[in-house]
Amino acid sequence: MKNNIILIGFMGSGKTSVGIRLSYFLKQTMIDTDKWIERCQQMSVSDLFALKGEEAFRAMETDCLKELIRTVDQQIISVGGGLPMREENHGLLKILGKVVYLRVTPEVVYKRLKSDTTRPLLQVENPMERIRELLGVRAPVYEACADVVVDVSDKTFEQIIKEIARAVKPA
Ligand SMILES: Nc1ncnc2c1ncn2[C@@H]1O[C@H](COP(=O)(O)OP(=O)(O)O)[C@@H](O)[C@H]1O
Ligand SMILES: O=C(O)C1=C[C@@H](OP(=O)(O)O)[C@@H](O)[C@H](O)C1
Ligand SMILES: [Mg+2]
Repeated sequence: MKNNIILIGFMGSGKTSVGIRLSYFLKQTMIDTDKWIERCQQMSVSDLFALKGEEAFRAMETDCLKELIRTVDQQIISVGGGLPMREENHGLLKILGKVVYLRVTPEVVYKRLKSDTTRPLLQVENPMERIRELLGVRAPVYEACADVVVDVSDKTFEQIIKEIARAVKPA
């Protein structure tokens, strides 16, 4: 097993923004799988969904994990919210490092993302319904993949980062 910290969780749980702050706090480099894919493909996640389709994007996520296993250690890695839903990725996440699940309520997701246009899966008539539906299916999978669970709904970035740093510190 490698020694990275991997942040998983639903859209809007804060994986990307917590990852950036955690990387400053722990003085470790940070990689976001969405950003990595966007750079490789020279296209936004929204355009990838629209032009190549979700399945193609999911395959890119798995390729990205394999590449990170080959090339990365001692880093913070934030992943897209749907990445843990592919069973093939579970073993890859385990190899990559310690998996931290940022657990969030549907109400907080809605509040944070209601004006956001960059999450293709939430561009629907009733985003709250979609959030509840997706989170219902995904939450047990996130729990099963996680080494550490952090409730983030009513916490500041500082509280979350300190909690993660404490939880992943070697004994
Ligand atoms: N703990 C928090 N407190 C306040 N705002 C937050 C918190 N976590 C995330 N956010 C905000 O929610 C939005 C989504 O965060 P982001 O890091 O993109 O989530 P994810 O990568 O999990 O989809 C951003 O505007 C971010 O600033
Ligand atoms: O939950 C999902 O299926 C997705 C989450 C997004 O990342 P964030 O979780 O960082 O928003 C991005 O990968 C894509 O829009 C699909
Ligand atoms: Mg993100």
